[in-house]
Amino acid sequence: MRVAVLGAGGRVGKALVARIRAAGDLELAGTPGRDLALTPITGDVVVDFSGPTGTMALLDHLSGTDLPVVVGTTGFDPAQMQRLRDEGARRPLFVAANFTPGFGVFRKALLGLAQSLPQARLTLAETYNKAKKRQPSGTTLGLQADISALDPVREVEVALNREGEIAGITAFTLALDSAQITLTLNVDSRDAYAAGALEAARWLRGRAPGFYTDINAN
Ligand SMILES: NC(=O)C1=CN([C@@H]2O[C@H](COP(=O)(O)OP(=O)(O)OC[C@H]3O[C@@H](n4cnc5c(N)ncnc54)[C@H](O)[C@@H]3O)[C@@H](O)[C@H]2O)C=CC1
Ligand SMILES: O=C(O)C1=N[C@H](C(=O)O)C[C@H](O)C1
Repeated sequence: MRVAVLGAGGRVGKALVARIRAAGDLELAGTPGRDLALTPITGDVVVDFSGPTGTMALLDHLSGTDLPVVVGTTGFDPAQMQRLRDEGARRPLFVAANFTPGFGVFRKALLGLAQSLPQARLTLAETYNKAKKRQPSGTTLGLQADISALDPVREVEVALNREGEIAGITAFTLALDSAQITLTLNVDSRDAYAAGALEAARWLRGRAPGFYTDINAN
């Protein structure tokens, strides 16, 4: 399968390119830059880890095609998120704020704990490297929204931390009067995000147009 990468020069982009080059079943189809008109996009699927402006420009550039796209970029505003959902009518589009393998299981366990302990005070604490400026992360915002969808009046305290070279730690704590439960996702390196995004790319190829967010749910 031939994979084009938008954002190939970035932190996750470099991990993606290395993984594609090392994989027996994948070939790098191209690494388009900011001026998409300069680099025709070819391949079977595009994987995007650029930024919201880059993602929107990519979709503009691909209009009139049905090329599958995997979006790892986070930080979209509500209008941009709606654009992504609408784009699912035209092409297979896979969007996830956290591609770490195992993230779906973490999320499910977290929501299960929150539901099982309605009296617990909830905290989501994220820790990332200092280069990650945007905060809260798309991961934290998504988990907050998931908890709100279960119980609109439930409050979730959010704690933000930036230090060292940390690829991503998300710690969910349920505080009771005399005890706490903490569930932690600790991502070792950005290679985890690249691995999950390429798994999604393999899964997306040949799918009908749609807005996909979870390999296991669709
Ligand atoms: N879904 C997931 O699992 C993950 C998502 N992310 C998200 O992916 C995005 C990229 O993250 P990093 O690699 O850490 O960032 P980065 O800043 O290291 O890399 C971004 C790359 O995209 C390029 N770029 C930026 N704007 C562009 C545009 N308009 N057109 C074309 N290229 C453009 C930059 O030149 C750079 O090469 C962020 O939104 C981040 O939150 C990051 C890690 C995991
Ligand atoms: O920029 C990052 O590094 C990450 N961004 C995503 C997010 O905003 O949640 C995913 C992961 O948390 C790492």
